[in-house]
Amino acid sequence: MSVLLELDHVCLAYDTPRGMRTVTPSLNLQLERGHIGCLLGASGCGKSTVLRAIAGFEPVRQGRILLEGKLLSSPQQQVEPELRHVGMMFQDYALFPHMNVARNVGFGLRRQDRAERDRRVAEMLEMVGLSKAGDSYPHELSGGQQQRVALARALAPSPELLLLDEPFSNLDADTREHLAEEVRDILRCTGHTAILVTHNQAEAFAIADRIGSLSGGMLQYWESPATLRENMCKPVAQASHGRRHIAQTLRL
Ligand SMILES: Nc1ncnc2c1ncn2[C@@H]1O[C@H](COP(=O)(O)OP(=O)(O)OP(=O)(O)O)[C@@H](O)[C@H]1O
Repeated sequence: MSVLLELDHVCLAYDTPRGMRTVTPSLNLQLERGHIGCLLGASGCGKSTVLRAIAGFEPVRQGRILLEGKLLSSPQQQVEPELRHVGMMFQDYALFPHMNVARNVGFGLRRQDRAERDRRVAEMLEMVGLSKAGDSYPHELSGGQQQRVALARALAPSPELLLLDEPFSNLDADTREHLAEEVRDILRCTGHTAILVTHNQAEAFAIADRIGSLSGGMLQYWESPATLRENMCKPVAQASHGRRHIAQTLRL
């Protein structure tokens, strides 16, 4: 499989009144095409900042972000967010309240002709099981349905990469579990590459091809669920040196 996304020694930081606050001094990450990667980590460790940098909303102080080998971000160059072919889905759905579902889903297709846009919107609504909801408004839908609309909207322009920032955390436990599985199946079926940020370890194991934990501005590991499970079952002392951290951080 080929690498779709690469973060190469990426430094992300915020300017604050008290000086620069570094979030990641030198982050490395590679995600293969068609894979779903999950970023875990304590609140405030920088997961959303990393997603925002990939989407083009935060500058890179050092290092590079590449998509399909093409430079998206470096200190010298910053491709505009709308030109990155990167879609985003957030925990608060971020739907436009004054637009009906069909217009929300078609929002990223404004430059396409009407017939093509309508066809794509219908296809996306069918994919998320909301074929009949095109004329409804977001406030008429449940949280899970609104998040399905948000997924349809994010995927409508066929992004190369989808970024999901805690998209299920506002939902009740049952809806959350079902929708997480549904989103995984849709992404597998469409072959999309995605990064999911979550606090929920079970969700990460259910969805991901690669799971990583961000701590101290570094990715502590970036492994398949199978490898992580294997390490969790071993006594910490028996885990290979480089993988001891996995066993220690994931042991419940
Ligand atoms: N605009 C900003 N200016 C200054 N500091 C910021 C800004 N945005 C975020 N931070 C700080 O950067 C750090 C990383 O924030 P970020 O939101 O990326 O963390 P996170 O891991 O996504 O947290 P959570 O899981 O709670 O959403 C935090 O310490 C936060 O306070």
